[in-house]
Amino acid sequence: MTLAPYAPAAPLAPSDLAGSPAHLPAGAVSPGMTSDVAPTQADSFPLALLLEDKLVVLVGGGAVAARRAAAFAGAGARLRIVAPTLHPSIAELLGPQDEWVQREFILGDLTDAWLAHTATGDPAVDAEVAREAEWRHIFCINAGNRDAGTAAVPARATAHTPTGRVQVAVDSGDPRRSVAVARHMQDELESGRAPLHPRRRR
Ligand SMILES: C[C@@]1(CC(=O)O)c2cc3[nH]c(cc4nc(cc5[nH]c(cc(n2)[C@H]1CCC(=O)O)[C@@](C)(CC(=O)O)[C@@H]5CCC(=O)O)C(CC(=O)O)=C4CCC(=O)O)c(CCC(=O)O)c3CC(=O)O
Ligand SMILES: NC(=O)C1=CN([C@@H]2O[C@H](COP(=O)(O)OP(=O)(O)OC[C@H]3O[C@@H](n4cnc5c(N)ncnc54)[C@H](O)[C@@H]3O)[C@@H](O)[C@H]2O)C=CC1
Repeated sequence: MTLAPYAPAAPLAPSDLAGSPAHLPAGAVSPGMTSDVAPTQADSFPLALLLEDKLVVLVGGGAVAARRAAAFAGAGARLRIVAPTLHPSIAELLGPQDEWVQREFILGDLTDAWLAHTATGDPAVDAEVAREAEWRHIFCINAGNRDAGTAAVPARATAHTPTGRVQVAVDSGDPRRSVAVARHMQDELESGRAPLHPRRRR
């Protein structure tokens, strides 16, 4: 775990977000971004991310970030946590590849990230994180406000089998409803009725 404050490789001033990311060739991205993150009223698209060794930056180190950090680490991601304070369970989770940047978020902290997650409890800070992510064309989960981000963490049901995990993800836009449906799917996976045996010949 790196405790020293992270010095962003490419610190950003707010005005920088008007242009294209400096680390990408000109023309590789659409110019600029809007000042507001567009609400995502349209249906979401479920996707299974293969996060092995990919850097996920989590802004905020509280209870919600702790749950997510464990899930991302479980999927093999590298973690950078940007937060003045850290939930004890996150501290336990961090390995040599991971970083804790012990201060408030500044623009540039998403450098090298494949995915951003913000859970600070401060809508203005969460919006800044979402804005940098949008500028970088990476997805941002906003735990405080789904519609001010570009991705959401589904509720999950998991079957552990001798030939690997089988996962069901539930997304509805209503976290408690998603949790209820995922619990139902978990019961179903554990009922013995689900066709969990492998089918693909390798
Ligand atoms: C948008 C999203 C953001 C994101 O992706 O980060 C989001 C947002 C919000 N959650 C809120 C509340 C709670 N969320 C949970 C639990 C879970 N929330 C999860 C996902 C998501 N939550 C994403 C949408 C997924 C979708 O829409 O389907 C789960 C499924 C997955 C996970 O966290 O890994 C996980 C299940 C873990 C499990 O399986 O057990 C609980 C229960 C608990 O914490 O125990 C409470 C009550 C807490 C309490 O009562 O205080 C509120 C406050 C408003 C409100 O109370 O309604 C917001 C803000 C808002 O709605 O905008
Ligand atoms: N997605 C979900 O399942 C749920 C989401 N929420 C939402 O998630 C958010 C966070 O909730 P908790 O973890 O319980 O909050 P918390 O208050 O426990 O943690 C907040 C964390 O953010 C850090 N922080 C505050 N300002 C910061 C800044 N400027 N830069 C970087 N870090 C900063 C704090 O040091 C702390 O580590 C809230 O918006 C809450 O409404 C709440 C319940 C469930």
